[in-house]
Amino acid sequence: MHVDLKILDPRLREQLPHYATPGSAGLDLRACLDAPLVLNPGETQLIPTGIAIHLADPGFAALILPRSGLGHKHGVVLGNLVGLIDSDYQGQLMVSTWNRGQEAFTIQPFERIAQMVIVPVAQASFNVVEEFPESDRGTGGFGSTGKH
Ligand SMILES: O=c1ccn([C@H]2C[C@H](O)[C@@H](COP(=O)(O)OP(=O)(O)OP(=O)(O)O)O2)c(=O)[nH]1
Ligand SMILES: [Mg+2]
Repeated sequence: MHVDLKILDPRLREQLPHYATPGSAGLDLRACLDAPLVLNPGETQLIPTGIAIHLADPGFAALILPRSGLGHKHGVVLGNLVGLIDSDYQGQLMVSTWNRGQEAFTIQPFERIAQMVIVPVAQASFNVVEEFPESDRGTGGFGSTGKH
């Protein structure tokens, strides 16, 4: 699919999001910073990416997810756990970075801090009913199928 993208900071021009391999699902997003930013343990900072996208089609959304290496090795994940980008959002993509680790982490300018996945979305219209047709699961949840 084609998505309109605005470069809000010219320094991003050479480093636009791209799929690193033919099979990649995620596009890495970079920290559009003027100087290194120290993220202390427990701290959350909203970091601009220097770009905006307009998906335009309500049948799609973008998810911002942590990068596995940063999250697992350094405890740098997202303050909102997952970022949801609406198809009609036209503002700068922002990444809430949260250092849930025990050590300070320095984010370098233009470092790849998160990844974005574009996903199909269904918008529901709700049909209010008194009863649902019976299903195998019924109302069982939260471990109702057992542990193993
Ligand atoms: O990690 C994120 C999450 C959201 N957004 C932008 C795109 C999204 O479309 C908009 C609103 O996000 P959301 O609906 O999750 O936040 P909200 O707190 O409900 O704000 P709003 O009242 O603007 O919907 O903020 C980002 O740039 N980064
Ligand atoms: Mg909202």
